[in-house]
Amino acid sequence: MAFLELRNIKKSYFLGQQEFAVLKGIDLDFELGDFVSVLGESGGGKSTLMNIIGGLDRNFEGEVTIEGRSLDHKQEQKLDEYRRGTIGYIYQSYNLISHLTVLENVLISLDMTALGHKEREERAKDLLARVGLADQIAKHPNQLSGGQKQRVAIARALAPDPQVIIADEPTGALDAQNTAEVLELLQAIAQEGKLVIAVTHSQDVANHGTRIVHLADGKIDSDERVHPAYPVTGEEVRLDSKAMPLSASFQNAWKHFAHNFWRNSLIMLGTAIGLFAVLLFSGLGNGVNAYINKQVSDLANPDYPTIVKNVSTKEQSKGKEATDLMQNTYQTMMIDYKKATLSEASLHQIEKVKHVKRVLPGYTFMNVTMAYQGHDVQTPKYQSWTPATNKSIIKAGHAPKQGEILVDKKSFAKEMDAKNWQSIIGQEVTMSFVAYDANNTPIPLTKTFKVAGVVDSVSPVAITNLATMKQILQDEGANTDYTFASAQIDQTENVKQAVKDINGLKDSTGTQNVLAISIGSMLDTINTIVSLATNVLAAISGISLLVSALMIIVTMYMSVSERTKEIGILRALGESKRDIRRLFTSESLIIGVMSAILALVMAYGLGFAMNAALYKIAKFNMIQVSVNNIIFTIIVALVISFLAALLPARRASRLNPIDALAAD
Ligand SMILES: Nc1ncnc2c1ncn2[C@@H]1O[C@H](COP(=O)(O)OP(=O)(O)OP(=O)(O)O)[C@@H](O)[C@H]1O
Repeated sequence: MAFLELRNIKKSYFLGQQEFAVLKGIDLDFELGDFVSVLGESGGGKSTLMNIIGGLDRNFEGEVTIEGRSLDHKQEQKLDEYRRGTIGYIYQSYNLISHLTVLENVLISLDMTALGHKEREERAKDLLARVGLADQIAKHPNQLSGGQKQRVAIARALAPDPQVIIADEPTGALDAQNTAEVLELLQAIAQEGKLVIAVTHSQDVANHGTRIVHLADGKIDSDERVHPAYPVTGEEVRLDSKAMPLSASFQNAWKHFAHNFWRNSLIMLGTAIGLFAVLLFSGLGNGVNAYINKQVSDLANPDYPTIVKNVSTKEQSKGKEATDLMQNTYQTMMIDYKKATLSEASLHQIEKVKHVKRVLPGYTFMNVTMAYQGHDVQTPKYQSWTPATNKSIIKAGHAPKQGEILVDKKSFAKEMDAKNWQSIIGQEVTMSFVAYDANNTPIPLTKTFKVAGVVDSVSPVAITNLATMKQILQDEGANTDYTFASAQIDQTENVKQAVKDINGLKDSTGTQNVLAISIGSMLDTINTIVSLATNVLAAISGISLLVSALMIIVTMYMSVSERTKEIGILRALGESKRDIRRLFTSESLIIGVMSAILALVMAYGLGFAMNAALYKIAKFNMIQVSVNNIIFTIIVALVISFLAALLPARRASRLNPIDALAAD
């Protein structure tokens, strides 16, 4: 049993229906330690035979046996293993990878060995030293002479320690001096106990070998031994080969990405602009939402729904929201005060509703005149301080104690002293408003309070504490029934249900008794609208992502065309279809991740500038990019770049290695 056996190998090419038989039944045995030259006329089928021996061609008849095991050409994976473990290729046109350095060109075939990182580098350097290129390892192939290139190719072929070296016209493009050097190297390889099979046109070259096989008319017409085969000890420890790890695919993709950085940077910029727009709009949506929430929550605590009397009839109330009916209550308050107040019974009823911890009643009076040092200012609302009022509306001073008042910043304090508006604190202001007695007869009231502080709220308001207000009403014989109440709810998540239950309370006639609204429910509506608007904007900017995806697809297709030969080389080295696919998807993913990083930098940069500008106006960071936005952006970038690479990567992986190698 020979080391490598060819049995009845037949191969035809077809042009339409027409068959061109190239190999018509080849039977050959090869042994290790031989340097076999294959001679024959041009077009005689030498390269075709080498592709079959090398496991690149699967489409032939006959059998190839290696160490007694038949090579199943139907099993692609087995062929990949065979190429990376057993075969090393040397070509007439060198077939080096142009964007890689000399060292990297050798390292690439070591990616599929069991060696560690350091050992691989050492082995590559040793081999390059052996072929006389120790001082050229950092150069790129285009910086080498033909002879040097071929020596790199020899080092690369030897790197994974294959048993068979196939050299297809290795000296065809070399001068006499380089030819002699390359032949010496091939001889040395055979002497080490490997099998060298070299295709050549030159008898001189053939004479350097140990055996000459001549091919004519698709058959072997002579097989001559010119030198005894070199002895094979069989004691050498061979390098184990393994499938290409994912990390190696990533590293190789990274090298190509870095090599084409400027072209890639344009694609990244395009993709990043789309991602950036999505990020910015999402951040703006967050900011606007947070701004509105803050503004609204500043008015009232969302855990305290506001409750007023329902003055509408049973029919009017039917199917209406509390917010729609509230207006009616406020209007009634001015013409029939008594009708619009909350009775003790109603307050008890509310107190019993599930999740209500306590009920905090209060007063509201409309159309108040405030006088200070001879100035009169109309304030639309005068109300009592309740725990539901958010303390953050107090911009200076403190919450009102007995006999104290909070005045409005814009409509009052600044009117009195624009620059030094805090100076009003501690001063006395006089309030005039109208209360009502038990018969709804108006009682005009004028009271003087000490200013405890200044509030800044959306609508102008003056606030005293509840006890002060009640005392005034009592002293003047006015109706002391409350006009509104705030219900404290045990937990924020129960607010909605409690509001619903309070609105479900009925009076003795079966009419809805009170109207409850929570700031939370108003916020829900506003937030939904803002989210909708920002999502629409983000989706529109997402269209540019589609364009980015198309750009990546086009670039990847171009890249596949440009790298066809490289794909052939990598396949010949033993890379599988999956490895080739990974090479392209990895590069696209790198572009995606880089784009996302660039988009984040842009969003943060511009967001920062916009926030700085808007802060002057709104006193708020309007662009708030959240961690979720960032994660979403990175995921979108990865998905887009991955999907965009799928088709080009598939095309690359499906290229026939022989056709790919023949590409210009
Ligand atoms: N893909 C192909 N489709 C059709 N015919 C092909 C194909 N590849 C090779 N051939 C034909 O097969 C024959 C053998 O080609 P091959 O390259 O094996 O010859 P060769 O002996 O290596 O020639 P040379 O010494 O000139 O390199 C040639 O006639 C060639 O035209």
